[in-house]
Amino acid sequence: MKLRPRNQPPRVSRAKTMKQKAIVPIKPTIVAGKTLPLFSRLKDFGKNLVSNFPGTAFFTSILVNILGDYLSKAVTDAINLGNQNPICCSCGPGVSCMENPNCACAIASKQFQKELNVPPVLRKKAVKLDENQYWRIQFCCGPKCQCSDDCSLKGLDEIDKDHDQKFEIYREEERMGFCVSTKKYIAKGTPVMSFNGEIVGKRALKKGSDAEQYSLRLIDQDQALIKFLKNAKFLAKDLVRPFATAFDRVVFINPLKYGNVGRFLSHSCRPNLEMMRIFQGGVSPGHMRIVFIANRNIKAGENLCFDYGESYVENHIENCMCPEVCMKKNNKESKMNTVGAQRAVRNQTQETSMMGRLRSFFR
Ligand SMILES: C[S@@+](CC[C@H](N)C(=O)[O-])C[C@H]1O[C@@H](n2cnc3c(N)ncnc32)[C@H](O)[C@@H]1O
Repeated sequence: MKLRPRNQPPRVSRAKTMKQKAIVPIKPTIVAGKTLPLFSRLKDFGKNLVSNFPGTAFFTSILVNILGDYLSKAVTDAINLGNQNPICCSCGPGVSCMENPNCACAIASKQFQKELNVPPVLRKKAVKLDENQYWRIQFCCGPKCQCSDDCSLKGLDEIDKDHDQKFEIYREEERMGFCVSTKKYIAKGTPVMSFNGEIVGKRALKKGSDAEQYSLRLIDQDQALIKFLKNAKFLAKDLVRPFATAFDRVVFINPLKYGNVGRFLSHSCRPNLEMMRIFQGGVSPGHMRIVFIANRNIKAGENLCFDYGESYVENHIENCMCPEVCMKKNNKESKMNTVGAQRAVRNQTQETSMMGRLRSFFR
């Protein structure tokens, strides 16, 4: 994908004029992603006209998270400090970071593995999924790293590329809204896409607002991570306290105005994606990314979905329409479409019920 020259503003996905505010980039860089077409196939043809799309369909496409509103000073300080103290390797061509004992990224990743027991996320290797995938945090080489393109630690090198060739955004049912399907087969354990947006504080997500419904938790008082950073050998001593304070907060990613295809992922009671948080370019909140990983082999044409969490479903999805469970059941037995029944379905599908899901990833 061609990257936008730095002096050009990112493209807006559709012809909607919105009040633009200055984008504060989080280093290493901010680049615009490709604009994907939205296919609307509602029975009411008039609603398929772009001019009749809901406001939530329009956003500015970004490839990294940017700073948003209502962040505490602790979080913005940590992000600024992180920008001044990146962790990025200069291993050079032909070197695979994991085999280089002096590689800063490999040192960080190996410590995450040793101390938090999370295996490294490696290029073209399936991520080994765990019951609490959201809480498993790792470190990967980023686009700014000076290692070869096939460096083993470039485990996320595919997730921002060629979204127009990989995904389709479509709408077949108005209540469900736009969803994402994959155009290509995805093998189990593959990092599929990231969830990009503005990094915001809780107060940016007013109760009942669209922002509340679309934003995901990036930081959630991550005690294990804080403990790890306090002992991390690769982190300068004067950064430990500000980073630990920031990770003790709750911070969200709001994809409404600035985001990527991840914002259209739908909820499913039998999801095919899991969330994991991965650092790139440093270990401040600004370097942390939410990444979706395939929890099974996914065929071309399948809907991509994750479990929004019980409280989100109870508060915002009156009738779950996930094609994987509820729509199928619905065809057989209309009663299955109640919240109580959905909970029963979730309880039945033990293989997909995870401790991490008892909580909501949204607000
Ligand atoms: C984060 S948004 C997902 C993108 C949204 N579909 C759109 O068009 O912008 C979450 C909203 O999508 C809809 N949605 C997602 N999954 C659903 C499901 N399984 N059943 C019913 N509605 C769903 C609900 O309206 C929910 O509040």
